[in-house]
Amino acid sequence: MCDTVSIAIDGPAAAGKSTVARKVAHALTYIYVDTGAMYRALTLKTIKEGADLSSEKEVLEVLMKCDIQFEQTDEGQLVFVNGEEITKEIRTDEVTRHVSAVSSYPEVRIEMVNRQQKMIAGQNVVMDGRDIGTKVIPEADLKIFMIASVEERARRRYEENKRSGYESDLEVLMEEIKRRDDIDSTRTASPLVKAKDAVEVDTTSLSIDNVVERILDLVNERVKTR
Ligand SMILES: Nc1ncnc2c1ncn2[C@@H]1O[C@H](COP(=O)(O)OP(=O)(O)OP(=O)(O)O)[C@@H](O)[C@H]1O
Ligand SMILES: Nc1ccn([C@@H]2O[C@H](COP(=O)(O)O)[C@@H](O)[C@H]2O)c(=O)n1
Repeated sequence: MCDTVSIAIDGPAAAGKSTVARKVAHALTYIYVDTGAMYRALTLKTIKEGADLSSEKEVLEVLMKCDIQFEQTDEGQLVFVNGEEITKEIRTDEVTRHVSAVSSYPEVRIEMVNRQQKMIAGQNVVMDGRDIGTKVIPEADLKIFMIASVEERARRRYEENKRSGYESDLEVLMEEIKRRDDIDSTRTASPLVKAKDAVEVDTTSLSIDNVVERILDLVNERVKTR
């Protein structure tokens, strides 16, 4: 019998997965793993090395040379590739534009899923992404499929950018979110889908704290903490 607890949070772009996952992990003193950051790190590294983003072989070669690590700090999670800190760089528009194509490559996904499973072995974890409940932890104790209307998700990103001192266009953000969701949910290799046993949480009209509370209630109701 497995004696650790795992909570899988999947859903479309900007639904609030990472914000909520981090808080839930903190409340439960579990580790938190942001798998999107791993695909972003690979995309950044591929761009920096001048490798061909449209070649699965070249992207995979880059991945095999990348050691991706996380470090939890009071200010949030830091992301490193081969010892270099790239936390902010992986959030640029250029990386966001290319990440869904990079993460659609089947061989890349096999390697990433393998690394993610090793990373969480023997640990209580909250993990977020697109295929956590379906591929990475199909046996997860609790699976959440987090959604929100595309208008609300774009509005949240717009506000987030504004807080960071960066003006953006709401319509452009909405189109970018739709494009990424479309690629992520129509790719052949582990597309974004709701796992059969996942609980859908629509966050459109919920505050961050409301969503965290809802998930902690679900943990209390459904997960036998060991
Ligand atoms: N329930 C909520 N109410 C209001 N704002 C929220 C809510 N949840 C998240 N946010 C805000 O929405 C933005 C997007 O959230 P977050 O980055 O957690 O989404 P995500 O699903 O992890 O996105 P991605 O998959 O693109 O990384 C952030 O600015 C966050 O603070
Ligand atoms: N498990 C995952 C996680 C992410 N992706 C891909 O990465 C992109 C960026 O993810 P964010 O959560 O940081 O927005 C995402 O759009 C997917 O293309 C994935 O495939 N599987």
